[in-house]
Amino acid sequence: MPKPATPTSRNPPRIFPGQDFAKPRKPSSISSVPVRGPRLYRSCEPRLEDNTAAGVRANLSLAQEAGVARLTTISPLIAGNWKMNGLTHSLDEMAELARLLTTGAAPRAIVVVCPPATLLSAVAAQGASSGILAGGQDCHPQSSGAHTGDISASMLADAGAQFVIVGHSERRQLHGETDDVVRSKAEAAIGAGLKPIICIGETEAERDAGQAEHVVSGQLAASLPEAASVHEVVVAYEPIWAIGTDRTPSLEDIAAMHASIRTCLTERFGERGESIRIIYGGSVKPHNAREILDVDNVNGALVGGASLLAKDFYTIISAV
Ligand SMILES: O=C(CO)COP(=O)(O)O
Repeated sequence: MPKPATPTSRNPPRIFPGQDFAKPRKPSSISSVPVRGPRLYRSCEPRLEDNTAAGVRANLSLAQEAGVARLTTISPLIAGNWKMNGLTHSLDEMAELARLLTTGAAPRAIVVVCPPATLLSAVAAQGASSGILAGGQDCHPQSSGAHTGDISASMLADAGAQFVIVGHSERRQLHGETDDVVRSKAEAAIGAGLKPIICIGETEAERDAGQAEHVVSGQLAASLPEAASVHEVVVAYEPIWAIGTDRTPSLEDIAAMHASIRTCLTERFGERGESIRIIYGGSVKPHNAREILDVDNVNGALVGGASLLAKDFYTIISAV
């Protein structure tokens, strides 16, 4: 990565307004979903880590002196992408996840499960009592019509979805989806009242060639609809070579990429760009979730394989 790595959240100073955290947590929320421990921060500025009331006051006044007009909070989002996995009996895992989430410590993250379309209604219904939200894995740009085998955003919404993944690398690579197609899908999702999770990420060859940030910022610019300036969208950075491989970028590389994406978002959308979630995907597992979720500008995770087992997914959710 040509750009120097930004500090990870283990180092940087932060503002924590009076919360009693066991470990530093990522800042929290653009949505109304309640999470514990909202924190105030300005994404591109150093943060001050001081839980005491005096520390918070001092930090707030520092922030005001620095001319911070509005302090942004982002609630983390952990989404499970089941891909083409899941039969009726997989709902047992949903039930177990719901049990863990309702009997264990309250999750700090918004939790989304994106099952195959065949299970969407059931997942949405099961999730209703435990706060798990449902999402689709893809949608067609059109709302209806002669598109055999496709599914529209309004159908997903009708089945209970609140989110939909668009532009996953498996769709881009195996179904030839271009940035233009992905943007149309994101627009269709927003039109149907869904929140699109827009995926971007480089190949290993692009990273080796030092092109990762260039490729990703190009995908971001072309895949994100203008409507992102007023509607809620999520950006998922998923390096293709990290998907399903048990390999992840270094924390420094994740921090650098997420900082670069944040810069692109604020350059395009101004202040609004500071509150758009940027989540990381690619071999997020119980053993590495905490360190990844602690990286600056990582506002959650898009989890594939490890979301299929309730206990693994719950461990990842609990790492926020
Ligand atoms: O593609 C992914 C999520 O969309 C990541 O998959 P894995 O977590 O299995 O690497």
